Amino acid sequence: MLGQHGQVELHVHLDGSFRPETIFELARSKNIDLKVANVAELKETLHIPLDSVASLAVFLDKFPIMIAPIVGDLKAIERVTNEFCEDIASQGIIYCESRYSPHILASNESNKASGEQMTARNVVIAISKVFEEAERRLDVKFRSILCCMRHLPELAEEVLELCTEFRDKGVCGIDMAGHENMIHVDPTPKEIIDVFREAHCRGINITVHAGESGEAANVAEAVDKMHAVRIGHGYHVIDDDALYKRLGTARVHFEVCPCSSVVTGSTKPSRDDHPLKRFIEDGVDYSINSDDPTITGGGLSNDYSFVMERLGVTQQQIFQSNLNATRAAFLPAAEKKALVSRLLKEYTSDGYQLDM
Ligand SMILES: O=c1[nH]cnc2c1ncn2[C@@H]1O[C@H](CO)[C@@H](O)[C@H]1O
Repeated sequence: MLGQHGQVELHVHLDGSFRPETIFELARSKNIDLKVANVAELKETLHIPLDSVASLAVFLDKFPIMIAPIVGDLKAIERVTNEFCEDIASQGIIYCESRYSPHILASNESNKASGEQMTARNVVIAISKVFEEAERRLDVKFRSILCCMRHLPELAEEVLELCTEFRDKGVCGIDMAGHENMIHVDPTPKEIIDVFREAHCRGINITVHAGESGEAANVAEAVDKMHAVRIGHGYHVIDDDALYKRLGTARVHFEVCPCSSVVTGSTKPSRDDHPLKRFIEDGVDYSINSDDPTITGGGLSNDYSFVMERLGVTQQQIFQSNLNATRAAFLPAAEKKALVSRLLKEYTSDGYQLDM
């Protein structure tokens, strides 16, 4: 039923979506030792099942394995981006904002040794081109959000410049990702706060990872100091009643990633007070997203099944989350309106009453 209707994905990391088969094949061709004998073992290494809750640190430790055969190799980056587009289209997603750190995908020690030119800018150009072609071929709108990494403040300014240069060429916003509770980057480095202030002045769309494994105060910082209009995860906002009420009223949008929220140990799997349930009940603006499908073991449909089966979320609420996502999309008003109309038409033809 859900698969027959258009869906929207606002929070999915490109480098958390690579196919294990491709990671394995590329690693083998480059003699990179991933310490696994076959694809099945690699999948097992990367996947964190819902019933074996880990932590954000364990979750983030999967990334060096996933990106090892890809970084610094434009052809590999183009290939995994193409495959990503196909996987998104095959799920019935009609609009997708994918995020990545151009610096992380560009950096490669062996690359430096060979003297080959590989820059964050080249990564953005390559990925934007694949997205543009895929948009025509697959009839799915793709946009990029460029991530600053919380532990790499020295790179934030260049991320801002890339967001500015490519704002009408496929890049729709800026984000800060990474671990929230690292002693040496707590609180958020001043350089990054300054970059987000400047991004706001330049009219760049802002989302920030906050309140995932970290506290409600991080969500307040993201909104009040970094001008975020959307929050990646944000679960711990519910620990501060006054803040929760204020951000609910201000229509800050929470990009909830249900399966990821559990496997990172940020929320409990089957409680009635899962933040998503609270957001729905309290009329807070939310969407449902997949975050890192290679680790959680599936895309959006996986998250939809999880919230319906384990949290009691209804199909109507899932449709509502897609409408909310479209309204919160980092798109010009006219493009947004067209997407909203398309989804509304599809959903209401089945008799669903949705809030606008
Ligand atoms: O759930 C998450 N919380 C915080 N950071 C994340 C999460 N998933 C991925 N990344 C980080 O974002 C980078 C750019 O895509 C990834 O390389 C990973 O380090």
